Amino acid sequence: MPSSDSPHYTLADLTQRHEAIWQTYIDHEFVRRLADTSLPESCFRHYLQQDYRFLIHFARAWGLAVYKSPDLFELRRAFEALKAIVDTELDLHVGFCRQWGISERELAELEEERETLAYTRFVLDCGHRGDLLDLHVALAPCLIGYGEIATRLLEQPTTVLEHNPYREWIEMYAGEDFQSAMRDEIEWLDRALSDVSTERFEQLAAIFRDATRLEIDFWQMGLNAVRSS
Ligand SMILES: Cc1ncc(C[n+]2csc(CCO)c2C)c(N)n1
Repeated sequence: MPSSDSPHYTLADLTQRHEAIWQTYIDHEFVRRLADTSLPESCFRHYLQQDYRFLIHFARAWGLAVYKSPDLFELRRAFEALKAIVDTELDLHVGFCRQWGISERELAELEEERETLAYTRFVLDCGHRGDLLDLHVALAPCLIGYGEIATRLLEQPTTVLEHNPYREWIEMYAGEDFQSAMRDEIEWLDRALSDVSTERFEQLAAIFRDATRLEIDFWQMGLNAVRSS
């Protein structure tokens, strides 16, 4: 635990500050059922559809990070993240959805669920009201959580990989491209958090907690869709 004189916070302090909520997100029933293959496919399909909308707003959030960047180093970093989503990740997602029988037209026309709306607009609001660090902290549960979830799923013996329809999804987030992006982000956050005051840390921890709660709601939205698609 950081001392009050020179706290020198890190990302680990953020996850530990709201440990129970973090664990609920990382070990959500949706995740456990992806791993043991008992997740109904309709739930995953609904999740993928809403995740398309999520990724579009996520790209907008990196666009906002471009705008909020105070120097060329940060500007380049945010711009590269925006480019990666727009040029690569959204295409990959559309291709992945196609494999699951969801057409691009369907994706373009689908109605946004309240959980998607709440989460994505919350992130954008944090960025609008605050500075680049507020925005990165709002994005952190998404970036850091999925990396942690996927590596845990691959490590734990209860995960079924053979004939698991969700295997490609697990392996994508456990893969080197994604994991190295996650490590970069942890490094960025550790550096930025190292000199914040205790009061500022508490503000950031509240953002992190709320974004994590909205990730939990996003999983739950997928689970609730058991009969809807
Ligand atoms: C609800 C939801 N939360 C997190 C992710 C994971 N994710 C989406 S974009 C991105 C970073 C890549 O630049 C990551 C980790 C997701 N797909 N859906």
